[in-house]
Amino acid sequence: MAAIELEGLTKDYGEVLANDDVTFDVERGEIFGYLGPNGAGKTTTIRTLLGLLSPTAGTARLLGHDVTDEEQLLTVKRRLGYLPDSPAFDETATGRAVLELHASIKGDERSAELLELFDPPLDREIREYSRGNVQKLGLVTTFMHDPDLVILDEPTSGLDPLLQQRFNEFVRAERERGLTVFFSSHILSEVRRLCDRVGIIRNGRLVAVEPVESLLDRSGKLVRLRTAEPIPPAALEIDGVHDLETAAGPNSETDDVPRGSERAFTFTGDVNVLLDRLRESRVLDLSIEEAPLEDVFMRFYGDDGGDVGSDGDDRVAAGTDASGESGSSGKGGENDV
Ligand SMILES: Nc1ncnc2c1ncn2[C@@H]1O[C@H](COP(=O)(O)OP(=O)(O)OP(=O)(O)O)[C@@H](O)[C@H]1O
Repeated sequence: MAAIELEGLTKDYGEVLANDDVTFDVERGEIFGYLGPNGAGKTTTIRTLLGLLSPTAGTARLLGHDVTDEEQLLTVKRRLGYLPDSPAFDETATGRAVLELHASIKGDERSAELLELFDPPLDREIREYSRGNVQKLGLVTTFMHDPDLVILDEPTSGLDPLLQQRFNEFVRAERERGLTVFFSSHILSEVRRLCDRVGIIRNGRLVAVEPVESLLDRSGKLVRLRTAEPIPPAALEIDGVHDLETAAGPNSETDDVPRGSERAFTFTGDVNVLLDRLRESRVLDLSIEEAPLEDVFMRFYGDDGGDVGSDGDDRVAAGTDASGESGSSGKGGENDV
């Protein structure tokens, strides 16, 4: 049995179909990233999984329990950790009081260890907390009862780079212990570092579910090439060369006759074929890197819509929301204990 099972999940707000027939499973022990731009429907899926929203149609199961059944939901919540996108703790309570409340409801197996890692100021009242401190406290409350499954909505928003890294290391170590992690994110570098698989949601519809590696493989490599002499155009007329760009190289001596040249392109073909073709040129520099995940993302959301058959009206600046702040989408902060 998978840790999370979604079957035909649909949430219709009237004006907006926030989730439209969303179906996928998250296997036990995997880290699954749920990606999409603001308003794509990520939080709607998450809130449905938590039993905070009832679906218009479809089913959602956590660790085999139907989340629309109150009793089953209560049972599974003991094994679940949840970090909302805006944790809303009691403003007048201190961090310590918040932890005590969580401990009394869900238990406390490991707050001491988590406090060493994330270190929120426990003696301060929540109203004095910065966004980052709220997030740190949220991480402690999410993991302190040692859950089997965690659902995290934009977990690193507000954390500084050092803490983001600490969080990534922590989650990887938890996976080794068998934890299942489902998290939504805009931060593509984080997704790339952490996830086994990703689901991509666009306009409420799931457009891809696949391993991060295959997503990157499909998107090809970014090749940069510098040669002593301009490469004859025919040399790069091979399968898999896309978006070929030319620039005069640093060897250019005159405006009209560049002696060398630089070329950059995306390559989805066989690298050996490419290297064969380059044998006739004097190559000064060659780099072959993975395409940025941002480019991959743009294939789903960009002008051409890539393999999702875009209707082209909802472009996003993928990956630009490095602040991790999610936009407003009509949902208040909630904190589930
Ligand atoms: N309570 C609500 N009533 C009506 N529409 C809503 C409600 N909550 C969300 N929506 C709409 O549903 C769509 C999906 O919103 P959702 O919050 O699930 O997206 P998201 O991917 O989580 O976005 P973000 O990254 O900004 O948090 C959006 O168009 C949003 O405006």
